[in-house]
Amino acid sequence: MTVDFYKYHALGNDYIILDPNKTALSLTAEIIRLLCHRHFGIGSDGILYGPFFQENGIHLRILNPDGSEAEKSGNGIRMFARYLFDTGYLKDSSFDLFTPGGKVSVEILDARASLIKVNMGAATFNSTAIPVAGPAREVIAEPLTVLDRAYAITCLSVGNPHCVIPLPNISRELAEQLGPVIENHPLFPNRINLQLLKVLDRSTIQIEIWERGAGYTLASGSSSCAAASAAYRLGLIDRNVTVIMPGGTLHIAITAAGDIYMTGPVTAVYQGTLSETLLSRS
Ligand SMILES: N[C@@H](CCC[C@H](N)C(=O)O)C(=O)O
Repeated sequence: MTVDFYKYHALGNDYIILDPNKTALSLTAEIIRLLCHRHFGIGSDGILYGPFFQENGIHLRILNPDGSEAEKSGNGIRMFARYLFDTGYLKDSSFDLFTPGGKVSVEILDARASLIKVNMGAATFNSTAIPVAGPAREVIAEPLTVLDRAYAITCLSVGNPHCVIPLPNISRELAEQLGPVIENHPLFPNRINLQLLKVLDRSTIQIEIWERGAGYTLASGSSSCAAASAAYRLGLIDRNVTVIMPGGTLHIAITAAGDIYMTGPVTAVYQGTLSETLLSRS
């Protein structure tokens, strides 16, 4: 069986795209882990599996490198839109896409589909929706002690779950220390993505990210939406913000109705064919 794949990145957050219309590969957790492995496989922060054509439109599945499935991925949605454009699936520059975390609206902003804007929907801080254990409440600046230090966490779902911690100083090292503990904390029954947030001014924030099921990443679209939404809810920023990440910047705009618009680049990296030997060994 020949398995062709595509590789894209968005600000250094890299994904493999596997198209079920072009390959019959069955994506077990073991195969997902192998393909995403940076030494034994192709290497990536996840797999975008689609398009699946259903009556209501185009559907996408998002798979984390540990074999788990995510409800949404902001960078993933932009990369997948670019793939649909590059491979001739798209007729229009605007379309809706369905993810397990909800419908998003995509707008391709340039002729080469290298800049893409997405309406990611609205954020909820409701603990039941995120989910966060304990009584139903909005999780805003709640105390949580991690590795003997007290933090104020704000949690929300933008389709997938996020925990945002505002701090005066952030670093990759701190994200890598806190990330695994918070991701797997009993407070979060579905685990959680973590953003360390530094507010630079009312229209600029900086984040370090630990992604659920993926670990430390250079950028994340849903994390940018979550960090901006949390910062806005905490009164720290205005509605339009530039999010600076180690891999580059995204623009996030939160409308009066609550919709979160994310605008940012996508880069095509390469196309390839998997070795049959690789697959027969897994
Ligand atoms: N990189 C993504 C987020 C991917 C999903 C995440 N790891 C999760 O499990 O929710 C993005 O750009 O949003």
